[in-house]
Amino acid sequence: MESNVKFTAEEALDFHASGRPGKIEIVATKPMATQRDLSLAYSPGVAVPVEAIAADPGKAYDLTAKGNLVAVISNGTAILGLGNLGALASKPVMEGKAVLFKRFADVDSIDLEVATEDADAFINAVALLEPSFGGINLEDIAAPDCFRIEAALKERMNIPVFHDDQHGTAIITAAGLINACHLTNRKMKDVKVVCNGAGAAAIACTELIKAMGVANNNVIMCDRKGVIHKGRDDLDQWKSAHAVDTDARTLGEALVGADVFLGLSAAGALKPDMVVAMAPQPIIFAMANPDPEILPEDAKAARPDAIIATGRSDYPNQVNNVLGFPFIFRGALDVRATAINEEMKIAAATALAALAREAVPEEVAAAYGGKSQSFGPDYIIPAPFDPRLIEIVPIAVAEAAMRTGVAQKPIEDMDAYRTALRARLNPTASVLSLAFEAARLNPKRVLFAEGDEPNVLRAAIAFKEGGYGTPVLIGREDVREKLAELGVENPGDYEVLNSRNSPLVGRAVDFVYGKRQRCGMLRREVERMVNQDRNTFAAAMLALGEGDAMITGTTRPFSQSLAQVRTVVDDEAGGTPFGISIVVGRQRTVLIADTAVTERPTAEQYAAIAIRAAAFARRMGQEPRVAFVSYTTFGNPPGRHIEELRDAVKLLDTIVTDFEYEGEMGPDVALNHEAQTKFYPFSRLTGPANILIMPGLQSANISAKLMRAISAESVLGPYLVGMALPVQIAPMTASSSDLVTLAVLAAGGADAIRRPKAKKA
Ligand SMILES: NC(=O)C1=CN([C@@H]2O[C@H](COP(=O)(O)OP(=O)(O)OC[C@H]3O[C@@H](n4cnc5c(N)ncnc54)[C@H](OP(=O)(O)O)[C@@H]3O)[C@@H](O)[C@H]2O)C=CC1
Ligand SMILES: CC(=O)C(=O)O
Ligand SMILES: [Mg+2]
Repeated sequence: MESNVKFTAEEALDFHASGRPGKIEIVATKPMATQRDLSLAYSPGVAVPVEAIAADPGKAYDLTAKGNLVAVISNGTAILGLGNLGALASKPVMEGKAVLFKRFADVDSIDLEVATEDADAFINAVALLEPSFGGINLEDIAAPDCFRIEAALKERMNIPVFHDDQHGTAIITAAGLINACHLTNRKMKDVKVVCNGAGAAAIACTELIKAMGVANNNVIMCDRKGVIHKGRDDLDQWKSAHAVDTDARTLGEALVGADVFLGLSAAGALKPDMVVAMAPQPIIFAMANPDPEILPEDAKAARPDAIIATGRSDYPNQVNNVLGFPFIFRGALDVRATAINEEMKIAAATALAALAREAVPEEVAAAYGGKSQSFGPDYIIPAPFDPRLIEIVPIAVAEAAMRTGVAQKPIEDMDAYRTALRARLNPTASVLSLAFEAARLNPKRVLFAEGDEPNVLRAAIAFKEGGYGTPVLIGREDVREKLAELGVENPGDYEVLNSRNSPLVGRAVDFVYGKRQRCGMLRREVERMVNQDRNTFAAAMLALGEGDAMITGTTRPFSQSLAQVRTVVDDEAGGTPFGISIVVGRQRTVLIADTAVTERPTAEQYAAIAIRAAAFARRMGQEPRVAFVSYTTFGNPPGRHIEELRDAVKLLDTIVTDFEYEGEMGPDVALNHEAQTKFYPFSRLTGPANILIMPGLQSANISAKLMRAISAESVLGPYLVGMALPVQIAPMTASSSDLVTLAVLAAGGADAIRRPKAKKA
């Protein structure tokens, strides 16, 4: 067990400095294009909502962003486990929390760093901000001030105030503990817990687990001075509430025979010999950030039977408040809760624990490619990318708010609420995130055919450093020099295959000649191709099992790369390969096909593309709805080249398929369900299409490239479907991060496309 994500300090700085500095920006939700827009958005139109809110303050939720806006507020006195580094230095963490709110629960959030260590000044500053926000997330404020600050703000403010390090952490810890006890047949009331740390997170975790059944006398808390026992006279009211009668004075003494270690203190505080002295199957939550109290590999070496969790995303079992705060606020905001109370916290913890015990959904399991992601010692808590969290946790929180009378706007139709929650996030974003996780858990060897190109080398470095697999670089003698120029300290760690002198060349030639000798190729021609053409050599290496997947494309046109690869790698049985471009919007994904291969498909080819694109959509977390797209919608205006599309629809009618399809129609109708029902009530689509099968390569390719040129970061691919081995051909304009994504998808491609079952007509 070892962390599989590696990065240098320079990379972390570059990440934050590149492009627009920092991690957030503000985007307008209304057009600001015309004078009329300005008149409505600002003076004079804005006076109308001003007066409406003055007359009825509740209208602020309907007329401004308040209801979906949370402030992440800190004074920087306890930044992660790094200590008091001041308000300004806390800004990267607070921006980080703000983007996590958005990414995981579509909550808009802004960071506010308040430069004071005076609790009263801080309380005043925050309390006065009530009109601006729907909720306040306090972050990284040290104990004991954090307790007084939170209590005072809850008293003064009529919106939810939540100190994340206390309650967010406590909720996730409680969920993890419920499941770790379940796995080791322990009862909450019997477990002996030692909590190292007596600050914000530690006190709140201890209080919550006690409220959930852990006995008072079974918890020993330690601070920097050792065990918090009844004989100490240096304790404040928060620590003394947890003081116990015990002879133990040090963490090591307290841990003898203990069932559970909760670490909310500092890096390295837990030593292997202390772990050895714990009870059988010890539960170790080393949650200090960024470095835990003990590294999982060290804890595991000391006690192979331990269940281990950390606060980090690069080890199994991430017990981190990121699993809580986005979803908890989502539920609280949606019922316009006046507070986040104990019942809402317990509901969130119980929902999280129950979710981890459920079967992992297909797209999550597929993304984890073969590695077991079912409930067990290495999976006691869901991963933050789990697409079910956005439905399950907010509903649990909203229901608890309604039960306990703090919901000002109770939800009337829970089913509709569930659907609305699901629609807040684009499931493809989760699938792509999970594909990266899967690559880390199941790293593959990916052949980078253009290993001489700086852009490709940058991608290979990121692929390797990200822990996604082993890049195998096809290139000449100077590849390692080029790696060194790009800052790689040990270029010798990279595998390089040179088609001029690799010992594998002979096998490659035999293999390709064996395939092509009856297709008019002479052996010397094959030798020349293998030696000189990187795609032929790389594809032969793939076919011979020297790599699990291959990526190429940046040095020549797509069709040329594809032709070279196809001299070595077969098409998948029974089909022609095709390209899918993936347009990832905030809330939905649209797939466009065939953007890469066949200029004018036949009706049979269109139908086959639709069937396989539908299977691909499912893999991307989308329920497929195919539209055969044209400039004509159901015959109007009449024109040429629509017969094949119509025949494809008829052909699909004769095959039993498990997805919706319709056509021909214009993209304006295909993507707009209202237009479909209003003007074409006979259309069989039950929602906007998410797969557009274009009438030929020209329109497909032009559409995808046009969108890519306008908004590069939202268009992926083309992803090549239908080769017998996982090969991906990037567009020549691909950035190194596009290449990493395609390499990750290629690596996961072996088990990618599942054909839907065809049934008899
Ligand atoms: N995984 C997660 O989701 C979260 C993890 N954390 C982590 O928990 C830690 C504490 O954060 P927070 O509660 O906000 O900070 P606080 O400043 O409020 O509390 C820190 C506490 O840790 C104690 N402590 C520090 N070093 C040691 C040590 N070597 N041995 C024993 N106790 C020690 C301090 O003791 P004393 O009272 O004597 O000063 C204090 O009680 C941080 O590492 C943070 O990253 C926090 C929130 C969420
Ligand atoms: C995760 C977090 O909030 C912390 O470590 O402070
Ligand atoms: Mg924190």
